[in-house]
Amino acid sequence: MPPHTAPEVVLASGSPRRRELLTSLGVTFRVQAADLDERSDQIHPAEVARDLARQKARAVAQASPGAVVIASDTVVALGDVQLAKPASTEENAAFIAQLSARAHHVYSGVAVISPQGEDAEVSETRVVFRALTPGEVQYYARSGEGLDKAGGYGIQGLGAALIERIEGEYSGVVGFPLSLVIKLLRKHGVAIWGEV
Ligand SMILES: Cc1cn([C@H]2C[C@H](O)[C@@H](COP(=O)(O)OP(=O)(O)OP(=O)(O)O)O2)c(=O)[nH]c1=O
Repeated sequence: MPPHTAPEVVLASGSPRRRELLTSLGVTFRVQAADLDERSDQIHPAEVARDLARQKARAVAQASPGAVVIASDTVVALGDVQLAKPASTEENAAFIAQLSARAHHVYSGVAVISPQGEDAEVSETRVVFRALTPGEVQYYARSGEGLDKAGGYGIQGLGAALIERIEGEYSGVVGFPLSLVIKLLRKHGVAIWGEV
């Protein structure tokens, strides 16, 4: 058998969390963030996450023929409302106040494109916030941690203190669901921890 030649892997994301998580899988890759206006014709948050992940992967794959391109998108849904990244500390406080004492869902889409074709799947995690005091809401919003994050919080930081419980994959809330990332990268011939 000829030796396995590792395909070039491109992470189509500017997110430092996604970079760290992909590095933890032992994958060598380069980063090329997709430059696109995040808009989807889809309605359901799971389909929005899948569609935007696919759009990001396609945008970068065009410029990287032969590579394995991976992209992701995270949508936070509270009932029918999708909470994007807050535009200000005030909006972040409003998001956190809305999430308090309730359950919401985090959908993270993962898309992989390679010469083999295209795949896109979505992970869903249910997150329940504890009942927060007005002081806690303000303290968290002023920390600034939630400003670059969908839903206005980061489970991997101070945001862990806002949460009572989660059902589903933790890494999906962080924005890079590892079970899907591993499955799809292996399907496209990328070794994870040295194994294809
Ligand atoms: C809910 C939650 C979101 N997030 C982050 C994950 C994503 O980076 C971000 C959602 O925005 P995305 O649009 O999914 O990603 P991004 O703009 O940060 O990066 P890129 O499009 O270049 O890949 O929110 C956390 O880090 N922790 C959390 O607990």
